Amino acid sequence: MVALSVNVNKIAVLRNSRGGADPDVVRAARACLDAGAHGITVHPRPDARHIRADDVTALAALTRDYGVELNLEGNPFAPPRSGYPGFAQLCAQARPAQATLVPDGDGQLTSDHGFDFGRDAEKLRPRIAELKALGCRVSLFVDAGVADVARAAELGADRIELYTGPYAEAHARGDAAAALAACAATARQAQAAGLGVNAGHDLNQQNLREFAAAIPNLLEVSIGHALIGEALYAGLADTVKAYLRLLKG
Ligand SMILES: CC(=O)[C@@H](O)[C@H](O)COP(=O)(O)O
Ligand SMILES: NCC(=O)COP(=O)(O)O
Repeated sequence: MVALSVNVNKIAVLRNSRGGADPDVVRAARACLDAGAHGITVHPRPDARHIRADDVTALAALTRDYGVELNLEGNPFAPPRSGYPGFAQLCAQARPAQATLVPDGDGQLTSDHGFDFGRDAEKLRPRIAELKALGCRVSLFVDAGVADVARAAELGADRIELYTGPYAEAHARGDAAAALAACAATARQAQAAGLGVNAGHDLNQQNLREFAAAIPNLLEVSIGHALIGEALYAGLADTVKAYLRLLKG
């Protein structure tokens, strides 16, 4: 079975919008794990817009208690700043099972591209070594069709994560075949080089099954934005009924 790692960034978005403690990121993560999710993913960003360093510490403790994986995502080149100690420092504190390196720039709305090995390879090599020395499995975020995906293995990475945003967009338009074929081809090239294959971004209940069926030996998907949104629809009716019961005379 493909592992499902639930990304709980969006719970922190909601919490931070009021500045308090609710909704509680750890409680939400626990609910995901109690429901059978295989792991938890977070992508703390340098501007601390959602997940903060203290969330990472708390989620590391939770996932350790449950005996499941924490997947920590981030840009290894983003400099530390107030409230963000830097990706390697976060990994040193939390010791996530998996560190997924993502080349996001500052102020990016969300992740929208993977590494370019022609440009980034030699910078990545020492960062990967540093994370491996901490005991983390290292995964690199890549676009489907990236040139020379085998380079990730030569740099010391264990896995790639396929950026599935373009596939999700194509699926929503009703013409996913080419995007899916590009993902499958990159997955095969990565596997031939000894890399494991993860995937994520904008996967949802409409596009997931077709994706998982087309990618050979897919190991893990990380899903957040759609899953948390869908959970609101799934839970709203019961929650409204609970409030109405409270208001009954
Ligand atoms: C790396 C990746 O694919 C992203 O989906 C990311 O984890 C989402 O980050 P935001 O929740 O900040 O959009
Ligand atoms: N790595 C992808 C991820 O963690 C979740 O992406 P999304 O489902 O929030 O788009």
